[in-house]
Amino acid sequence: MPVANDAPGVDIEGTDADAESGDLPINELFQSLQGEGRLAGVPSVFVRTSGCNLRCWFCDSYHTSWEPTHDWFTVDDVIAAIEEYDANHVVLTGGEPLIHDSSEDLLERLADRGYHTTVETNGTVVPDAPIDLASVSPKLASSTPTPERDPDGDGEWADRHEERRLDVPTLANLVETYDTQLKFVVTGREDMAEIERLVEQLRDTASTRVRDDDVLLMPEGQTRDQLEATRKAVADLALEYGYRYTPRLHVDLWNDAPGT
Ligand SMILES: C[S@@+](CC[C@H](N)C(=O)[O-])C[C@H]1O[C@@H](n2cnc3c(N)ncnc32)[C@H](O)[C@@H]1O
Ligand SMILES: Nc1nc2[nH]cc(C(=O)O)c2c(=O)[nH]1
Ligand code: SF4
Ligand SMILES: [Mg+2]
Repeated sequence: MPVANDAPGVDIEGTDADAESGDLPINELFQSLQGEGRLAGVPSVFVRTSGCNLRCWFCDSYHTSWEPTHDWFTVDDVIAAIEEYDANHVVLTGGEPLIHDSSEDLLERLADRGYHTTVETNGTVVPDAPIDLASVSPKLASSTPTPERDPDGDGEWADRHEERRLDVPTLANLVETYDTQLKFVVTGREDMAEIERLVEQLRDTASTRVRDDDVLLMPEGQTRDQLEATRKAVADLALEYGYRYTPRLHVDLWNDAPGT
């Protein structure tokens, strides 16, 4: 279900404009196959909130981060829209879904109804809510929107993005609280040193184990053509480092069209 654009009141900074109303800014809600990660191929309903606290230059959901658009839904409306589909799996994504307090309410109510929930998150926020799979995608230095890579300006977001993108105690808290996969967007071999360092820091900090199988390398690419150019090198890196590779099935199948 594509939802209305240019609705008023978007909170691009990701503070709690929605906290009082309890509503959620929804960019799109649709059924597809989970395209990424451990559950790739599983039919799922996707709930995409709008607004993000980061600005990755490569963001494949531009209209939830750089130029957010959405319609306001009550949590009841979101549940009703999900129930229209015959699915057991719900993926809450964005934007950054965990900047919205009402995402916690939604996750509680989905758990009460027996849904399996995956949350796609950048790993900067720890919620107080049940989640079956925390699909955490920590943002590497290569994601920073430098002036040369800014899709929307001259690097105005670079410092804020850089300050916020990684916080090891927050990541460790997520890993300890939830069944977690760490899904890194890989732009090239240059990213591997930072991934190795971060995994090591997490192993030193978190009280639960981080297995190599929980670390997934995902090729950067918003289109089929871009992925064609990156995926082989990233698959080779996964083999070399002993981590897992994840495809982006929805890009291969549908070129990441809206609603897929
Ligand atoms: C749009 S984000 C929304 C959730 C959350 N903000 C995050 O970044 O994890 C959903 C997933 O797409 C990934 N992603 C975004 N742009 C991408 C790109 N150009 N290539 C590969 N993965 C990308 C993110 O890293 C994340 O795993
Ligand atoms: N099919 C499909 N799978 C996905 N897995 C994570 C997605 C996301 O944007 O978070 C996504 C998406 O947008 N589409
Ligand atoms: S954190 Fe996620 S939604 Fe936000 S800009 Fe990066 S990829 Fe896009
Ligand atoms: Mg996506």
